[in-house]
Amino acid sequence: MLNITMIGCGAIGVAVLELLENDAQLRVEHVIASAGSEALVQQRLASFKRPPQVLTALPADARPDLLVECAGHKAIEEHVLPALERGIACLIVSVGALSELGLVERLEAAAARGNTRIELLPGAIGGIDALSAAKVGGLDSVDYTGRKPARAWKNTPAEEVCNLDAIDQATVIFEGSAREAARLYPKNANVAATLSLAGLGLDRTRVTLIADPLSEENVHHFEARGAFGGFEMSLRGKPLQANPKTSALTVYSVVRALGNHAHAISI
Ligand SMILES: NC(=O)C1=CN([C@@H]2O[C@H](COP(=O)(O)OP(=O)(O)OC[C@H]3O[C@@H](n4cnc5c(N)ncnc54)[C@H](O)[C@@H]3O)[C@@H](O)[C@H]2O)C=CC1
Ligand SMILES: O=C([O-])CC(=O)C(=O)O
Repeated sequence: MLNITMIGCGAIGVAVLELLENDAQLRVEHVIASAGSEALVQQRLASFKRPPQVLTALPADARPDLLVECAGHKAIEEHVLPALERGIACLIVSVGALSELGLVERLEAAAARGNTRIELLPGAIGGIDALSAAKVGGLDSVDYTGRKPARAWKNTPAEEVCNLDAIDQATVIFEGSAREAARLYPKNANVAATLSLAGLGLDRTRVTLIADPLSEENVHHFEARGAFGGFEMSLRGKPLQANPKTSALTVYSVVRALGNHAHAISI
């Protein structure tokens, strides 16, 4: 049985816990919530048979087998870096946080000191294995387009580009590098960062973000070209009801990754 600590317990976290509730090999013992939100998180977990303990920091003597981050960019600095220093292996969904200059190097150094590892989860996208293999032979270009319903861009800089309540057709709200996309859209451009880190890097991966009032799906499309040939994929993700910015596949990606640590065969 693997003992897991989960950072953040919002739309992704609760859905992951639901899927793991009867799992014999994976057990989330602790959930780390933002200070002040413990009661709310406890309330979200009230219907669970054996709810995890809700804390605001990992106790000094806790030694989980794995820590999984499902919280947001700030949680990497706050919880993942110190856990790595303590030798705890970490799985991350807020991959866009790694767009901050120097953070990749700091994570690597912390993991080296703790003699442990960091796993960046594919989350809402697929094909990361193929893209990252293609990188070995050399990539020429990677172009990514993220298209989400207009409501998914609420409370983001997209509101300065167009009136999200009034647009009646697909509207480009961002064009630029993956680094800039991840900085401006921390809750909507983690996929852009993941594709970049697997492929051509944050500065050379071209990103287009679209608010589409006619779509009910989070559509992630990318095209890669290089020595290997060419490859394109389109993933039409269903958004989570609890958070329209987030695709359901992200939840399944977390459960798959945790399962791969517990099962004899990983796939
Ligand atoms: N890689 C991918 O494909 C995707 C990654 N994400 C990432 O996952 C994050 C979480 O997504 P959702 O669960 O949908 O968001 P959410 O907003 O529903 O839940 C996040 C929860 O984490 C808590 N939280 C925030 N900062 C925290 C901190 N420093 N320490 C402890 N708890 C903290 C919040 O209070 C909230 O309860 C997003 O912010 C995004 O960075 C989301 C979707 C796809
Ligand atoms: O869940 C999604 O569709 C993707 C997402 O929010 C992100 O890339 O940050």
